[in-house]
Amino acid sequence: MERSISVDQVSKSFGKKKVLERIDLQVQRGEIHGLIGPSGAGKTTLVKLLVGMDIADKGTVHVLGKRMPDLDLLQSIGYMAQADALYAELTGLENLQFFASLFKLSKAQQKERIAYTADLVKLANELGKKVAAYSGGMRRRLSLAIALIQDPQILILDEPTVGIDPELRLSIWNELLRLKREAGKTILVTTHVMDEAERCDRLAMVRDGRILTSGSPRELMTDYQVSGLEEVFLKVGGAR
Ligand SMILES: Nc1ncnc2c1ncn2[C@@H]1O[C@H](COP(=O)(O)OP(=O)(O)OP(=O)(O)O)[C@@H](O)[C@H]1O
Repeated sequence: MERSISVDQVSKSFGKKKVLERIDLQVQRGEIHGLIGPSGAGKTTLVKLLVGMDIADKGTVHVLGKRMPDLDLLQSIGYMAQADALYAELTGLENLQFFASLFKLSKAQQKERIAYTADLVKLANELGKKVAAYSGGMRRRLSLAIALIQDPQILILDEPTVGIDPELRLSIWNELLRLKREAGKTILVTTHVMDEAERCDRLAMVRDGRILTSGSPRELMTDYQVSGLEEVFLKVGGAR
């Protein structure tokens, strides 16, 4: 199977603190891969290396066969950060227009992608409002729309559903599954939530900068002889 993301023996420290230690991670094209782990485990640090926002001290990160960081890959990677990077004084529509203009899209494609992504996150009727007046959940939804704006091959989503109500969370997950199934997108998602982890094709459980275990949810539950992912996590030492 074709690899979309390959992380090989990656380590990263901030000052004296080792945040990632000899991480190996492979994500195949067209799968949803979850990174699950407690706060401070190193998930966001790893995600930043994947999108080229930071550089590993040791080891290599390849995305679509290219060594990161690589500016040419920005078109191919949709990134939703944990902290929303939005222009609060602009409207939702103006934010989408601005981000759409950064990519190689014709005016007609920009319009079509803005309409599609706004509809997807159920913000079509709120686009005229300034982002300053958006709720936390609305900002997350707008950030997700922006991550999708250029129709990237790979989506990297750092806790995309935090602050989003259960109904919309479900509809976003259904759409992620559809994007995988129908458009063959590769999706890497970080989460704290076990029921989201269950929807992933493969999972890596992270703690203290190391991958404790990885596999499909079914493989993990079989290997550890338990009936839920939470128990796998507890068994491998994920509990604090
Ligand atoms: N720029 C930085 N400078 C110093 N320390 C940092 C920096 N970025 C992250 N860290 C530290 O690295 C560790 C891992 O942080 P990271 O944000 O990757 O964890 P996380 O698993 O994403 O947690 P959360 O789920 O809360 O987002 C933490 O101890 C954090 O304080």
